[in-house]
Amino acid sequence: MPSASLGLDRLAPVSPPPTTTLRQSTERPRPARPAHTAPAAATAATPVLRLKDIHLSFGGVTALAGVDLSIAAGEIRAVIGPNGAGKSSLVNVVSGLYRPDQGRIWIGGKDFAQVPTPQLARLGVARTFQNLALFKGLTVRDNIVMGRIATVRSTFIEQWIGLGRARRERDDARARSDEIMGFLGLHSVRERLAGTLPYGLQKRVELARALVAHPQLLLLDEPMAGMTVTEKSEMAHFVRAARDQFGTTVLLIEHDIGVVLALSDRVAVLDYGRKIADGTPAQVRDDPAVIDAYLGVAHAEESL
Ligand SMILES: Nc1ncnc2c1ncn2[C@@H]1O[C@H](COP(=O)(O)OP(=O)(O)OP(=O)(O)O)[C@@H](O)[C@H]1O
Repeated sequence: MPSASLGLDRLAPVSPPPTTTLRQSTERPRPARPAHTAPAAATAATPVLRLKDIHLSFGGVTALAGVDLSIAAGEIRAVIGPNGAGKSSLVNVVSGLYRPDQGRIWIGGKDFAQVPTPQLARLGVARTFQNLALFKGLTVRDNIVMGRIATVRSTFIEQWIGLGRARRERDDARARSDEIMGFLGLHSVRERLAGTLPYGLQKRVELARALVAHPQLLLLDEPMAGMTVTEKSEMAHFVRAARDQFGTTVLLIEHDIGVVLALSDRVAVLDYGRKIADGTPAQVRDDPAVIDAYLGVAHAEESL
C-alpha cells in the first residue's frame, strides 16, 4: 500500500484539544464572519494569493523553478515536499524577504515583482517563523500586542500625546489581544514571560501574535515542528478554528504529512523547486510522483 510510505498510517483525525476550546473560552466571541466567507478585499473570483512562474536561485542552487500557486479565500492550503524542496523559499517570496528572479505575485489582487515587506500587514498578511521568534523577556500579552503594531497608523506625536486616533488604536490593540488570548486559551499565562512557557505554548503565542493583526492571509512556516502529538493536535485545531471563526486564509508549510492531509483543503507538493503535484489531500496522497519524491528520500536515507 503505497500511501503508508507517506506516513499515512500516522494520520489521526484532528480533534479539539481537551482543555482549551472555543466554547470553553470566557471571552465573548467577536462578531465573526460566518464560516468560510471571503474577507473584504477578496471575492470568490479573486484569489487571496496567486504566484505565477516563480523562479529563485542562490548562486548555482535552484530553490524555485517556475512555481504557480493560487489560494482561494478561506482555504487552508498546504505546501509540502522533502528537505530542500523550496518550501521556506516560497514563504519568503510571499512575505517579501526574497525577490524572485522571475515571476509575479498577486496579493488580494495587487501585483508585485517583490512583495514590499514593510507593507505586509497593510496587505493583510501575517506570518510565523520556522524557529520561534518571540521576545522571550516580554510577557505573553506584550508579545501579542506587538503583532498589532505593524497595523498602527497614528504618528509618534499622536501616540506621545495619547489622544484621538492613537488612543483608539491602543484600546483596539488591547481589546483584540484579549480576544485572541481568549480564543487561544492563553489568558491564564498572559502575565508570564514568554520565554518561560513550554515550547508548545510559545508556538501558540506566536500564532496569537500573527492573528492579532486580523490577517486575511496567514503564512505558517512549520508551526508544528518539534511538537508532541498532543501539541500538534491542539495547533491543528486552532488553525482550523481561525479559518472557521475569522475567515483567515492559511498557507501552511509542514513536514508532518498526516497533519497536513487531515487539515488542508488543497496540497501542493514541491520537489527540487518544482511543483510536482497539486490537488486535494486524497489526490496528492495517491499521486505516483509524490510517492516517488518521498520514497526517493527514504531510500537515500536508508542507503547511508
Ligand atoms: N539563503 C540561502 N542561501 C543559499 N541557498 C539557499 C538559501 N535558502 C535556501 N537555499 C537553498 O535553496 C533550496 C531550497 O531551500 P528551502 O529552505 O526553501 O527548502 P525547504 O523545502 O524549506 O527545506 P526544509 O524542509 O529543509 O526547511 C535548498 O537547496 C537550500 O539549500
